[in-house]
Amino acid sequence: MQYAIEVSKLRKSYKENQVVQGINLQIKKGELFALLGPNGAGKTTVINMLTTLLKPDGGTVLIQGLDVVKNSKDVRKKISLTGQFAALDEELSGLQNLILITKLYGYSNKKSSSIANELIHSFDLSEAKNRKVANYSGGMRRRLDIAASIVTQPEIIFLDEPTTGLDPQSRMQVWEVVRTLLKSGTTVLLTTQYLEEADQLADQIAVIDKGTIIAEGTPNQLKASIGEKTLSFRLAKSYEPKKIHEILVEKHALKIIEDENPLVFKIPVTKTRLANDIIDTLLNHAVPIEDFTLSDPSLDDVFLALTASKQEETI
Ligand SMILES: Nc1ncnc2c1ncn2[C@@H]1O[C@H](COP(=O)(O)OP(=O)(O)OP(=O)(O)O)[C@@H](O)[C@H]1O
Repeated sequence: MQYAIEVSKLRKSYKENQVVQGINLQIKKGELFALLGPNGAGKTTVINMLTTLLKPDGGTVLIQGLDVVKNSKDVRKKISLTGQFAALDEELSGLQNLILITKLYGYSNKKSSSIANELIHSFDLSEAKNRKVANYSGGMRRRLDIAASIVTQPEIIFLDEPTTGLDPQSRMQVWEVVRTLLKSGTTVLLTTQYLEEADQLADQIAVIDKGTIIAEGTPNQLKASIGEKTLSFRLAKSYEPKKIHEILVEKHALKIIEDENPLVFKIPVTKTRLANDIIDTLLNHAVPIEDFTLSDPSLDDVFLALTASKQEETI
């Protein structure tokens, strides 16, 4: 099977700092693949190598079978990249920006205008189409930037942190735009620092940390390995943390995620029932619990859980 994107043993260093350390990725046609990782994990460096902007030190990248180093010109015809900062003319309206960009690709005035208007409509920007981009909200800008990157109908789109810095409502609008792209059969590689974003959009997720892939799978597989939810509980008064470890880790093989606050404990759980069982167990041992919550794991939780030992399903 030919993958849309196939990355093998990819490496990049800046002086002695190895920021991408031999990563492998296989991305199928038409799927959304999310590269999830914190600031400085190496996501942008990977994207820049995959989009021909940066030469790898080692390894290979094939975009629909074409090598990014040997066939960079042909690769560029198949892809588009939307970075963290929009490359739009602030003084022009949204519509004018799109028409200008479309014309740059050699389309006639009439065709450019029709492509631009169609994009404005499908990205829900009709009301603001004649307004200067300088007066757009962050979410509108990001949508316009994605629209600008697909005027040539690329087969593969790279979105580098498309929602970083956006409010939740604008983030959801960008998600809708991404879903529209997927419906048209486009392959999307998206980088994000938000677990929820990867969970919402991705068919496959790879978690990257310090230039290495530390976990990979579907959102469900990943959640099953890190816990569907995180149970957090706080102790009423200073209590010997060793005892909590004895009860939960030694007796019941659970993993605990340490918190800065020594009275707070977090545990990844695969089932809500497990959270109930844990609270019951602690109360049976007369552990003074002040409060507890069950929430979606944060990216920090994911990293800590991925590096901790595996827990049992039930206790
Ligand atoms: N041109 C460069 N010269 C030297 N070091 C660099 C350069 N570009 C990136 N780095 C370093 O490489 C590491 C990876 O950076 P990269 O931008 O790829 O991470 P990222 O996961 O995209 O993070 P962010 O979310 O902040 O964009 C960081 O430690 C960064 O400081």
